[in-house]
Amino acid sequence: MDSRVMKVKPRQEMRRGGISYERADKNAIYVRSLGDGRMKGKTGLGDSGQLLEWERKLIEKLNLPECRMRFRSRFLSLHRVHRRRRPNMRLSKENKNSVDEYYYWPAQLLLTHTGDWDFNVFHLDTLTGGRSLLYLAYHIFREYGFIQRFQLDTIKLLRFFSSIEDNYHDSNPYHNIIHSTDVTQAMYCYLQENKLRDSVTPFEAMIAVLSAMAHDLDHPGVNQTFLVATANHLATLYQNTSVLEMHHWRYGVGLLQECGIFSHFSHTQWATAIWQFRSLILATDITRQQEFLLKFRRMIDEKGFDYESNLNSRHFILQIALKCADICNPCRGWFLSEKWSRQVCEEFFRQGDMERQVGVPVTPVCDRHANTVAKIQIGFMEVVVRPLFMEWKRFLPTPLSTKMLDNILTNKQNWQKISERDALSKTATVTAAVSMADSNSTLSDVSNRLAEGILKDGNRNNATLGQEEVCQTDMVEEEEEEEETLGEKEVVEFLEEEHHGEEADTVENTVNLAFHYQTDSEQASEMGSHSLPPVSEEEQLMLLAQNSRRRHSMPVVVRKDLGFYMGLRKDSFTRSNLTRRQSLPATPVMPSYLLAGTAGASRASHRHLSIEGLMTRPKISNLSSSVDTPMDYLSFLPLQSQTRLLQRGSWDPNDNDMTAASHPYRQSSSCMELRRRYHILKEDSERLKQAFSRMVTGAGKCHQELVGLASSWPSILRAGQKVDDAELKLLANQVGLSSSETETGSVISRATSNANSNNNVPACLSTSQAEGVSLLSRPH
Ligand SMILES: Nc1ncnc2c1ncn2[C@@H]1O[C@@H]2COP(=O)(O)O[C@H]2[C@H]1O
Ligand SMILES: [Zn+2]
Repeated sequence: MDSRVMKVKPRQEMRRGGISYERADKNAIYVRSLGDGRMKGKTGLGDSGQLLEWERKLIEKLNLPECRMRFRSRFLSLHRVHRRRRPNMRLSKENKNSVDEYYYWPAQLLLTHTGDWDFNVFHLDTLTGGRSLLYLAYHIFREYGFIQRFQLDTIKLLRFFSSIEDNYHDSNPYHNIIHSTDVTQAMYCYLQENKLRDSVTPFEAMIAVLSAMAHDLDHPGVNQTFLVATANHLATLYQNTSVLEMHHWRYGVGLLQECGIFSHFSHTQWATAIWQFRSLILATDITRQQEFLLKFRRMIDEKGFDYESNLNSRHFILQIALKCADICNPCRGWFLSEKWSRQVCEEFFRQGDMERQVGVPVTPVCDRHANTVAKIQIGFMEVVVRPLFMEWKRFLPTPLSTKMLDNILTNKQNWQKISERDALSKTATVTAAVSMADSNSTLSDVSNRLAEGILKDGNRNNATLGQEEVCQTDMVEEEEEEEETLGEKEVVEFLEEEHHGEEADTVENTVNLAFHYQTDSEQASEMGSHSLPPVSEEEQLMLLAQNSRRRHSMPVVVRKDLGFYMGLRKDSFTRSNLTRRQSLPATPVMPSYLLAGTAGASRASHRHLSIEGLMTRPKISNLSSSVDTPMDYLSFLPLQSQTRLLQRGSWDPNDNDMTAASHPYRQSSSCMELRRRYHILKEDSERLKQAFSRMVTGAGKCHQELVGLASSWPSILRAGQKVDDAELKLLANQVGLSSSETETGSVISRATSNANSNNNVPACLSTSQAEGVSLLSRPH
């Protein structure tokens, strides 16, 4: 058995709901192996906390490489019903091609501006038919040369990007794929700043980009407070602590494993990558804002902290960079910023509506009847965003930092104007109602109408206040509520901050920033693959044990005004210090059929799966759809053209709009270059084969395309209906397979073992995982 499983300290709690999570490593297995079903109560754990024999065997089996590929299901944040595929995925072939071809060049042109702060991510989304992240990420990876440097398999990489895209929820107004692209683009801009460019290693830069991409994976569109209040299985699994962020990073690691982009990494490289990935994503927990801000401030004050040669300091800077990227939308130009603001508030308000619907207290910032977008934005900028970006500018006094701060100021002024306008129009409505009533209605009508208006707009009167007044009002409201509960014993701790002088408002919470992995390289090499290493949070646990306080849905102490803009509820403050929310309903609340009725109950019970069930009925992965989709729509251009030619496609560059002299993108040099390549390749199949051969054996600039090209052969060949045996033989020979293995497509598919020993195969041509068939593999 994997002895790492036994090394990890048992957790204190035994069970939460239907999931046992006595050990973090076991969680990892559950997260990896569970689908959107919950475990049955019978998980196979003995009372002693030891694994039972049958479970031990199953876990061993799960760790076998051949089994691992079968377990692609994931533990989703919310019921799958809330996920929706992007409509563009269902475009007809013709549409898809036209989107590819017509918008490809504008998209490429836009991508050449990836380093600009005014980069319009919404345009990229439109031009790429909803695939902004894939395009942007691929562009960045090429730009940095990560593919060659880290010997990445392009097909695996594209599959990884694609599956990241698939696992953001389009139904979220804010936490969707465009947000991920936006954060990734911002991260890229920060990485381009001189100080970072000169100090951050390529490996760190790559992990930083991947973390930005994955930082909100499978975000359910509600915040942690909601998940805790509704006893969501994730809140239970992660013990109400950084629930979403824990889910995001583990989900991301699951995808990394499934797609195998780092499968050739040494164990140390893999462990380092995962450590950084985890730590960066966990840092995006907005409730830890104050903790990071204070530390950042201290480090800058110390002057000359050594981020250039000190890995930890550099890592901390990357954490801050990702945090900045995550909340940078108010620092964008007004056009973009306003859009983000409205979308994030819409998501908050939807959460508030759901809270009302399921009968839990409405989170203040999510109450659409008590807030306006303008009010939330003004507060968020002032209380959360500006302090962080001021420090960022102290650390990096560059034109970009100045621009971001200037934008905050302008945007805030705009929101203030909107706020005033809203207030004026509301007053006008009330006046109109009164005058209309004066002329037409009875006295009772007037009072009814006024009451309606006031009730409807309720606390929006705050919108007429200036920013300081708004904050003061919030503070006063909070204090009033605290007064009501002051007598309760449990509130005392929370209010201790009152006695801590200046620090009182900004007490650091007790969470240790240091995480580490227990890794055992010998074991890993024995297993011959990377499994998700068990997480060791011993330090954190010990620390928490010492203080006899746990960090629940939020840090022990949070600045009160920060709490509001982070979407925390006041009731959570008091309770979380002392108790877990064990008494709340254990059923996920979202799907209405789960809320009531026997039909719902019976459907829900079908979702419960035992480990044996998962072993015998592996679920189809979310990934499969994107893997099975023909690769051409990825706009991996050389591959696309090759595929079409192999399939005897009718693509003719002379018919294409792109070739018209008047076409605005015609003059683009990369366009010309690619068109030249098209012509060469299109002339005849013999030329194609020669070009193919040259590219495979040649060195340099073509390589990154070739990785994908060669490794996708099995699917190309299978899909190429008209490629005859002789051609197949020839093509296969040209990439180094012996002819005896190339009689038919199916024989080619089985040609793995001999291909392994072929030293002519360039190192960058690696294993294809297309439908589990290996054609070429990396020489060891
Ligand atoms: N413009 C904004 N207004 C209010 N809250 C925001 C805004 N932008 C980001 N946030 C919050 O800040 C959080 C940062 O982490 P998340 O992306 O998980 O979720 C984000 C939102 O909850
Ligand atoms: Zn985010």
